[in-house]
Amino acid sequence: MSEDTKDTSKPARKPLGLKRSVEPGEVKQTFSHGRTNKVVVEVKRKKLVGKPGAQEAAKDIIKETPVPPPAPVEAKKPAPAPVAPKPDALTRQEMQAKLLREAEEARLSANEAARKRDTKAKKAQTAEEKERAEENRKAEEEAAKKAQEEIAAAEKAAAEAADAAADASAAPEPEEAAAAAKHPPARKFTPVESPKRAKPEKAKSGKAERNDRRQSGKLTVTSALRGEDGAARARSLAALKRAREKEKRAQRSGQPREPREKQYREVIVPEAITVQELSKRMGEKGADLVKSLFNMGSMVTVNQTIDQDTAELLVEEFGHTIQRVSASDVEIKTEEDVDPEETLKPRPPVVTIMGHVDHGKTSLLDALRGTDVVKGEAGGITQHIGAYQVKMKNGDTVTFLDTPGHEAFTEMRMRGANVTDIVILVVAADDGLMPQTIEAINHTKAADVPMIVAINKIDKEGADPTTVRTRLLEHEVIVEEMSGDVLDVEVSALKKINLDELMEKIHVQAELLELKARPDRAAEGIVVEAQLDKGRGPVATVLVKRGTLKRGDIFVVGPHTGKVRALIDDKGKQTKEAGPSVPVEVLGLSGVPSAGDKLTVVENESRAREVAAYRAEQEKLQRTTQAPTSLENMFSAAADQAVEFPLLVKADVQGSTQAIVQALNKISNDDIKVRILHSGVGAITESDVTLAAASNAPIIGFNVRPNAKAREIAKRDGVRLKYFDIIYDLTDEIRAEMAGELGPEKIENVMGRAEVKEVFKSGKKDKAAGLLVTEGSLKKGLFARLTRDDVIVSATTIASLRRFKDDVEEVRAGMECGAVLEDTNDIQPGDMLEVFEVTEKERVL
Ligand SMILES: Nc1nc2c(ncn2[C@@H]2O[C@H](COP(=O)(O)OP(=O)(O)OP(=O)(O)O)[C@@H](O)[C@H]2O)c(=O)[nH]1
Repeated sequence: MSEDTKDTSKPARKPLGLKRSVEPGEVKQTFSHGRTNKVVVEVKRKKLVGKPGAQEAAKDIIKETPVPPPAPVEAKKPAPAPVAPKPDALTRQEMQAKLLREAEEARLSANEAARKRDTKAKKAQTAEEKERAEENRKAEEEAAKKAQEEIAAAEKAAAEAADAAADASAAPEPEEAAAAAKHPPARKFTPVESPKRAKPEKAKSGKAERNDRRQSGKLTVTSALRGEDGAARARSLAALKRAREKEKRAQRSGQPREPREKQYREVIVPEAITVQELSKRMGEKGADLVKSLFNMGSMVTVNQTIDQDTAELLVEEFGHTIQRVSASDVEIKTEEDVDPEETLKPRPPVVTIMGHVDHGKTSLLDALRGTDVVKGEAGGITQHIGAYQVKMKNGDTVTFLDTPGHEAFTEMRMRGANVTDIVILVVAADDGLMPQTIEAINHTKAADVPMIVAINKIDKEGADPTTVRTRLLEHEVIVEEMSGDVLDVEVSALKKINLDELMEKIHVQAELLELKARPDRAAEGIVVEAQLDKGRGPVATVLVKRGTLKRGDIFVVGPHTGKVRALIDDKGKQTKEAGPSVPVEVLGLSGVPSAGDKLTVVENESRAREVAAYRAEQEKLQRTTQAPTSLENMFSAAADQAVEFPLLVKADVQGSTQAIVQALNKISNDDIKVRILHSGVGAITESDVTLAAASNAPIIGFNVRPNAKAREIAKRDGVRLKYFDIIYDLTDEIRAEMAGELGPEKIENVMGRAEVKEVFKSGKKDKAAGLLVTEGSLKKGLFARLTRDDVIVSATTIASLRRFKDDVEEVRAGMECGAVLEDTNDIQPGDMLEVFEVTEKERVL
């Protein structure tokens, strides 16, 4: 209460609050709707009736406001007090008394609330302290126990050491040893370890000690839990941090660390490389390379591919040396990588079924697959993956390729994908040898693959296997029965007759071939089929040729890369790996490869990318059929790229078609190439004309004419039809036409040479070259080539020639002149200028 009285008297003259809303000597009046009014109060000691009280009340209100909740509610009440300041003295007194009372009440309740809060906080603190003390005690007990254990262990160790020592005097006292052994782990980390170890005893001495330890932060608990090492480690970490901070600060304050010595490398650069890959190999930033390229005048991004020459400029600019690698260095050389004989293991044969339409290829394959002993076990529905494995009764496995025809077979073979070991030639016994049968025979012979003749449909009436055998002789296929070495078997795919015998023959043939491959190496395979699956992305059926393809393997396939995400066998089951002759569906490709593409597992992704990029580049080159740039014809746009001369050839017989195609290909040179869109036997049809029209190509008819419809379309679309009956006439005319297509030949005659002595400004933007003519003469308007260190900087023309401020037409050798070059300002002293005129000559192919 005494405090309260002090309070009331004290603040009477003290200005309170942050913002002074009421000046001393003023009373704030508050009306309804938030209106206020300030009234200046005259301060007279004598008539000190209501004003000081009012002031005091106002000050009390301000004073109480910061006190949380209850106070403001209470304190607000007095506010209306001065609302009706009546001149009546009695009312004022009452008012003052009321104000004082209310203000006091508000203060009291605020004090009470504060007191309550205090006691609560104190209680919480004591509880916490108790808890912590308890924790510390436990930790200390544990530490003490641990220390005792350690002492015991140390004593034991010391005793043992003492025993082992031959010289008793040299040996330390057991007690000393114990003491020493007690410390080692701690010494390893901190020298202040021992006094702390003594703490368990001291700890019992008093609460003060415990408090000390508690005040040292988490040290007590952590050290009790982790031993002394924890504390030591914490300290060393902090030290480390400080050191780092210091280092950073030093760096920031402009004391750079010793600049790391730049490493100069020998950078291996293939014919095409992305800027990013090059930057990696150079150990430089990609952005720096881009910047440098920009300065050289070429705008490329890091993902773009640059050629070897550009790469060389970059490599040298950064001070490295280049090691150019040719295409063959980048490509994977599977041929050279021969597996040693002792590593080879027998592998199943890969069989392809070929034959004429409807002779029963599909039926036979299905029937053979029906003999698969594993089929039932797997229980899965056979997937169409383009290749299947059939397990024979004798335990042998045979891989069947479901090739779509002999063209595909040959195409794959031409691409070096000779996957087939044995061909089964299906001939229907009732139909005999048909055109496609003969084609299949020729393709098989060309591939030098052994053949087994399956004379099918022997169940059919009119089946005549003997005629088939005899007819085969015409095509130099001599079957066993005709005393030859070609295996043959009469079968019925429909009735499942002699299928076992066929399988047996496959087995015999395979044994003869002694098919082997090394399974324990990085896999190599051939794409048999590939497509873009909606849900699974690019999927390829790969027939493993050697090695074992595993999940997670990184590979390159044609121009694509990949990482084996999943392998699915022909039964639709996920498998972890696939060995030689096993067909599997491979998931995880970056794109869809073509049938016949080789899949090769490589050591890492960058190698895969490199090979894939190289192959993609090669493909692009093939597509664009770029001719080698000829310097002589550099002004001829036609010389930059070989002109294609598309043609369509139709002839009466196959032999003529081939002869014509060969003759036309011979006319091709670096400048112009014949491109045969299509060649075939028979009349010129509508589809021929449509194809020719699409490519704006003429059609050559050799002893053939178009049908009526074709003629009509040709007339409508303006397709040229050319008829011949002598090949020489044909080639002569085509040659002349191709020459016309190329336009006249352009020949350069060098007229003079000059050296750039100095460079000066000409006009606002242009530069002029101060030249000394060294050879021949320079003429205005002539073509000119500016070279710097024998590298062409620009190909231009002479825009103007001057001698002593006079425009001249010609400047001869030995004289100096100024020349402005058309469209170029890249001129430097020391550059050489070569001027020439271009004459045109009719071209002869
Ligand atoms: N009687 C009889 N019919 C057969 C036999 N094998 C196949 N066929 C029938 O011959 C027809 C053609 O058989 P496919 O297996 O489709 O012949 P394919 O050679 O695969 O035909 P393409 O795929 O069109 O080239 C079908 O109607 C079969 O049922 C057989 O051994 N005996």
